[in-house]
Amino acid sequence: MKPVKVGICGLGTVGGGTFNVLTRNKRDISARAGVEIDIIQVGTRRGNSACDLAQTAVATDIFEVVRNPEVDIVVELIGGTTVAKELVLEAIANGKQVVTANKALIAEHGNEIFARAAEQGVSVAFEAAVAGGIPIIKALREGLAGNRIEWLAGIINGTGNFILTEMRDKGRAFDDVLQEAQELGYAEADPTFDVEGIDAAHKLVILASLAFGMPLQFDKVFTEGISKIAPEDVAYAQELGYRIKHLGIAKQTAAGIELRVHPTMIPEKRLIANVDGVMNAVLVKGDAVGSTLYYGAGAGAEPTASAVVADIVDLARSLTVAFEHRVPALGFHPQGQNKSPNILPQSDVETAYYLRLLAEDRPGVLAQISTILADANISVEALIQKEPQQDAPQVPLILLTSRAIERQLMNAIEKIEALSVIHGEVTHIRVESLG
Ligand SMILES: NC(=O)c1ccc[n+]([C@@H]2O[C@H](COP(=O)([O-])OP(=O)(O)OC[C@H]3O[C@@H](n4cnc5c(N)ncnc54)[C@H](O)[C@@H]3O)[C@@H](O)[C@H]2O)c1
Ligand SMILES: N[C@@H](CCO)C(=O)O
Ligand code: NA
Repeated sequence: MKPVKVGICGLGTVGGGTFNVLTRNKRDISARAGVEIDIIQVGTRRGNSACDLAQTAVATDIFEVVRNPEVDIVVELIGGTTVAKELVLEAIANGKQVVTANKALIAEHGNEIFARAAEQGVSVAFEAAVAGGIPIIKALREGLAGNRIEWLAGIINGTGNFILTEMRDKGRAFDDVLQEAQELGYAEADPTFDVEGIDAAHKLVILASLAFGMPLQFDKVFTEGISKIAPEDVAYAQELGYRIKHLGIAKQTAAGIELRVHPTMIPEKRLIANVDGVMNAVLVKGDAVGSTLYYGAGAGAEPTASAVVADIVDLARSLTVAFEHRVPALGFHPQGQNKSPNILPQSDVETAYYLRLLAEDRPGVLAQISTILADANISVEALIQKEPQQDAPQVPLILLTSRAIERQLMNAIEKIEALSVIHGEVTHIRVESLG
């Protein structure tokens, strides 16, 4: 069989890692694919000090790679959703197979890209787009194909988890840790994508689509980042036996589908509560298999390259297979997808809550708060009352509530904030048992 020829577009963190892993492990990779895999061209405006390009043809215009008639597989590693979209669509139009690590592109334009690819009979693979090196796409699409997926919850942004871990363990400042994550190549080109949960939302819609068999629905995800997590909440969570993690959660309930990214308090005894640093983990609950957990590096050059190269091997193996017999991009064949799923607004979602408020230290205050919560059918499951702080007549009160519909909880918070004995805003963090 003649060699499969690969063209890489973009030679930054992931592009450089992919070039090096493919070059270093070429023998084993080709033996696994059953055909020799050669990088025949790299599209990049500049070199990468980690890569030896002496034997490789370099094009300064990445579009030369997608127009090269010799290239079988185009690997898009430039990022963004403008030029990357043009590049991928042109590659598809030219009959190339495509591999990408670009979750923004797949989450926002995947429906169109997969439709164009199907028309051309080519595959678009994206294992590296979610949870870096963890083979979570393959697990959902193939390994768990016998299940009805009930829910999944994941730490799916390495930069955010790295920041939260360093702040908690070493008391480091937010900006300082973010800068280190950027230097290590973990962060997105615009790091607000990491910090404000947009990157996690991109990944969550991809996972949800694979899990529940529906088109990608990026605009339906409720998204809250990590920038407002206060150090005292991290400490109180620990006192209550919990950890705060930034989770992406997708769940099918009788009421509809939940798609949400937000800081979440989870019991510290859960394995996922102990996933620290740049590591990612995804917990998937299937009706047949029960709970399964996938863990590994969520970002970085070679962990991400590991997933890119696995996709290249998959595509090389399937080049001789007719398109309709290949594993569908989103796990379900398009005709079997639920085209109009009921995605719940966040106000209809039910979870338990952690509340922190500053109350005057006098009798009857707790009774007033409990009455407001009880009127909304919400009970208090745990309570911590702190000693008054020096020179301050108020005391911090920390409550864990029963499960409640978010709209009702928010109404109750408004009433609590209006009490004359309560000072400032009530902090709320959603709590999940993940059991
Ligand atoms: N860094 C990670 O750990 C990681 C993990 C998973 C997925 N990703 C995704 O992989 C993709 C690449 O990320 P990265 O971290 O390697 O970014 P990067 O910024 O390190 O690399 C991108 C490279 O593409 C080049 N580039 C951009 N536009 C170009 C153009 N028009 N022509 C030629 N070159 C161009 C840039 O100069 C840069 O060298 C992104 O979609 C990102 O979301 C990154
Ligand atoms: N910026 C992303 C890269 C991996 O997708 C992260 O930190 O998780
Ligand atoms: Na992955």
